[in-house]
Amino acid sequence: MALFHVRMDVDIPRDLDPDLRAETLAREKEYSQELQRQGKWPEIWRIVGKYSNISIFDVESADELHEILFGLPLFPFMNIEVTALTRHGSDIKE
Ligand SMILES: O=C(O)C[C@H]1C=CC(=O)O1
Repeated sequence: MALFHVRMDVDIPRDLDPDLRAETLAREKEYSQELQRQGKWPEIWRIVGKYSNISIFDVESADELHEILFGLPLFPFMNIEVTALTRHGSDIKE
């Protein structure tokens, strides 16, 4: 198991065809929600005032995360920042 904190900043060009925009957003939502149902994307939070999110991914490896992120329908329109996480030594959870 590997946990990652991921920030996604979305920047869709203003002149993108509206139908393509709507279709890409619908595919993105379905893709994201399927990964949430699988438990691989357990947290997704909107950053207030930005077209950005902070997410937690719970995956097998960095390779798996890379494949997931690369497969995002909005990937061509995103800047993505990944931080690998490990349990803090002072955490009282088992
Ligand atoms: O809206 C976003 O933050 C981008 C993206 C991530 C999941 C999703 O459904 O859309």
